[in-house]
Amino acid sequence: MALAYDPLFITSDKSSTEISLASINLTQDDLKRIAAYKAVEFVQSGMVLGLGTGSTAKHAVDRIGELLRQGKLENIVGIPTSKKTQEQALSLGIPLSDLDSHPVIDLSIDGADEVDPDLNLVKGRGGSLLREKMIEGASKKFVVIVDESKMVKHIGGSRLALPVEIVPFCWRFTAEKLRGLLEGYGCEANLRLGEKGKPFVTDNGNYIVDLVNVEKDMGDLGLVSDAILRLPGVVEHGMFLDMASTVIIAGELGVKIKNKH
Ligand SMILES: O=C[C@H](O)[C@H](O)[C@H](O)COP(=O)(O)O
Repeated sequence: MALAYDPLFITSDKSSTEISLASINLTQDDLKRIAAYKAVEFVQSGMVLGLGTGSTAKHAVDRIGELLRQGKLENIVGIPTSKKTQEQALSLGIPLSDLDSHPVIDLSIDGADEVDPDLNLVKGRGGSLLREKMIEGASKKFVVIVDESKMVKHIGGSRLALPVEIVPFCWRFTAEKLRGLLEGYGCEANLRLGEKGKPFVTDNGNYIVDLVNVEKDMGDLGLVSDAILRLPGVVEHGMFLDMASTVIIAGELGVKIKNKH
């Protein structure tokens, strides 16, 4: 769908931008596209790019493909964070590589499920958290793109569904350990299901346990992160602490760009 509003007209590079969009009828997908197009303004020819996964990141990958096709970008190398993004990028003719060949990435662009005021994130509702964390953790700059519905006071608050990637071996054992670890927060640990009620399987052949119904904020997120990662059977979790350089937030009333202090 063509936008009545062209996101490329948002050109401010200040830390906070207020542009009134109130008179324009925007869908949530329009907002995701606006944030994504703004992020792609950071992309320069010759860069190694981390390509995110999800409905918001998809717009950024599309835009990069479009700029390459138009000859406005050259010599880009993309490092996809999932098989799905890999397929999308290949279909757009974006040259691809991996972390083995490119251990340092210039810029990654990706969506998020929750963003707190300190730019800590929850990611992984699409199941791609492990590759995302590896690739975005290897990036000099990590730009997060969200619509305003993703902004929360505390990640791990009452809206939490924190995904944790675990090995399939004795997954009930690991899920129960996770539930026990966060019991004080009223936490349930639910195996994520995919098609036909079978366990959802990640690109890495693992399962996902969603930690849900946490009733209050989890306090020191670093401590919670360490405790989860110490459990045998856990591969990675979806808290991305202190990783984002910039968050671009598209909302009904405008676009805000928040930079890490
Ligand atoms: O595993 C999925 C990723 O972490 C996504 O970036 C995240 O879930 C946000 O996805 P969306 O842009 O579709 O809301």
